[in-house]
Amino acid sequence: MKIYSTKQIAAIDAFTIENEPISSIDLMERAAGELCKCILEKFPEPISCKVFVGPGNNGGDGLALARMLAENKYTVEVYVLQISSHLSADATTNLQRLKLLGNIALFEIDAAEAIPWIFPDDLVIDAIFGAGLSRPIAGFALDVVNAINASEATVVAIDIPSGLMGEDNSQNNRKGIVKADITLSFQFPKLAFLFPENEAFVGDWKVLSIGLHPDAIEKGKTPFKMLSRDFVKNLLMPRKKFDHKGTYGHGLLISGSYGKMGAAILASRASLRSGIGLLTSHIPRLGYQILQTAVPEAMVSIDRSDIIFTEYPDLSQYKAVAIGPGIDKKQNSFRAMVDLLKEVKVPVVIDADAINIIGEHPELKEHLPMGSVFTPHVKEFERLVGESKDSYTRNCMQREFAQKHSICLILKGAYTAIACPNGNCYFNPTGNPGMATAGSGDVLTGIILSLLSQGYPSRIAAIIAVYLHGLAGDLAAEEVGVEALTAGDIISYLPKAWLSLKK
Ligand SMILES: NC(=O)C1=CN([C@@H]2O[C@H](COP(=O)(O)OP(=O)(O)OC[C@H]3O[C@@H](n4cnc5c(N)ncnc54)[C@H](O)[C@@H]3O)[C@@H](O)[C@H]2O)[C@@H](O)CC1
Ligand SMILES: [K+]
Repeated sequence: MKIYSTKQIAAIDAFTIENEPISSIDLMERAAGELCKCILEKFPEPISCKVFVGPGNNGGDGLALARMLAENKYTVEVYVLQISSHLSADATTNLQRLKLLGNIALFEIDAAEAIPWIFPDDLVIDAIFGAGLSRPIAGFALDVVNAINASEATVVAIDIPSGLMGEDNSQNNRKGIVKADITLSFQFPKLAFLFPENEAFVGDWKVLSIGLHPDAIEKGKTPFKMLSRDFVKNLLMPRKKFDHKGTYGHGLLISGSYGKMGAAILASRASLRSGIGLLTSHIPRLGYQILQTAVPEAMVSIDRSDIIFTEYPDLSQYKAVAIGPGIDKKQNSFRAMVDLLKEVKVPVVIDADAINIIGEHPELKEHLPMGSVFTPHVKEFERLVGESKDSYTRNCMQREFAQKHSICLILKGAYTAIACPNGNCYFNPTGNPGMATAGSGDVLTGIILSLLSQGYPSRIAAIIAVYLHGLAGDLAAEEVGVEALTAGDIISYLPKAWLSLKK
C-alpha cells in the first residue's frame, strides 16, 4: 500500500470528485458512513457521545457522523468550535442536515468555560482538525484539546488526531495534539502513524476505504510504501526441479566472539532455514565445537584468534557476506573489517558491532560495498548516520544515507523501515513487541545473507527478510506469547512463515 502525503491525498480526493464523478458532499457522506459502520462495530451498545467539530471538512465529517450515530440511537452532543469566521461549504451543509434532525444537542462554543465536562464513559469524537491543519494548535482549540486529553473518555479521531501533522512533526507542539485511543484514517495511513513518538496520539489506527479513485491511487508517486503479503509474495523466485545446492549460493557469515557464540548459532540457523545452498560460518577458534555441534549443516572457517574476529577467508567462492552478529569492536577486528570492506565485491550484510565499527571510523563510509544491507536499531543508526530529535528527521537522514552510499539501510523497530538506493522507503507491518529480545537481529541478518546468496538483489532481499522475520515472530507469538518469545522461537517458526507467505 502506498503512503501518500496529506497534500497528495487532497489531490486524490479532488481527482475522485471530478472523475468518478461524485460531489464533495456525497464523498463526505460516504466517508462518514464508513466511520459510522466502524464505530457501530466497535461500540455496539449505544453510548453517550460528544463530537468536537472544527471549521474544515474534518469537522464536516464529524457533523455527518453525529447525525448517523444519532440515527442509530446514540445519545449525541455536538460542540462546534467557533475558531473561524466560517465553516467549509460541506461542513455548513452537514450542520444544516444535523439541525433538521431536531433531537440533537448542538452547542457553539468559543471559550474555555463553555467546554463541557467529559465523563469517563463518554465516547469523544475528535473532528476538530484533519489533514488541513497548517500550524500547531493554539488558543481556544488548544483548550479543547487539553480538556479531551485530561479526560478518561475513549477518544476516536477522525482521519488523524487533531494537532498531528501528517508527516513532519519536528516543529509541532506535542502538548497540542489529541491523544486518541483509535484513529480511523481515510484510505491511507499517514506517515506520522508509523513513528514511535506518535503512538500516544494515534493509538490503534485503522484505514477505512472510502472509494477514492483507483487511477489516482495507481498513478501517484510516493517514496513511501507499506509492505503487504501479496507484494512480498510476488518477489519470491520459484525453485525449479533440477536446481541443486549450488543454485542457491554459498554465503559467508562472520560472527561470534568469546561469550557471544549464540549470535553465530542463531544467524547460521536462520540462514539455513531461509533457503541458502551452502553456508560457511567464520568464527573465532573457541567456537569450533560449539558451532559444529549446534549447527551441523554449516561449514566452519576458523579465525586465528581464539576469541574475536581478526581475519577472513578467501572471498572468491561466496555470493554474499554477512558480518556483525556477536563480533566485538576490538582493534584487530577493526583492521580486518577495513580490509574486508576494501576487498569484497559481493553484497555484504552489516550488523551490530560491524555497524558500530564504521560509526567510530567514519572514513570507512567511503568504502561501503555497493548493494550492502545495513541493519541498525536506533542507537546503532545514530552511531552510523547521526543523531536526530524525531523520527521524521531520522527517516529523511536514513533515505539520504541509503541513496548517497547506494546501500539498503534497514532501521529496525515497530514498522521497520527499509530505505533503498533509489530513494524508496518501505515500512513493514509484521512483527510484535515480543521480538524486542536478544538475538532477534542476528536472525534477521541470517535471513538476509541467505537471500543475497540465492541471488536476490539487495533491495528485494531486505524486503523479503524483514517481512518474513516479522511474520515468523507473529506466528511464534500466537503460540508462545510475546513475553516468552525468544530469537530461537523466531527461527522455529520460519518454516511456517515461508509456507504462509507462499500460500
Ligand atoms: N476532500 C475530501 O473530499 C474529503 C475530505 N475529508 C476530510 O477532510 C479533511 C481535510 O479537510 P480540510 O482540508 O477542510 O481541513 P481540516 O478540516 O483539517 O481543517 C482545515 C481548516 O482549519 C483551518 N486551520 C488549519 N490549521 C489551523 C490551526 N492550527 N488553527 C486554526 N485553524 C486552522 C484552515 O484554515 C481550514 O479552515 C480530512 O482530514 C478528512 O477528514 C473527508 O470528508 C473525505 C473526503
Ligand atoms: K481529527
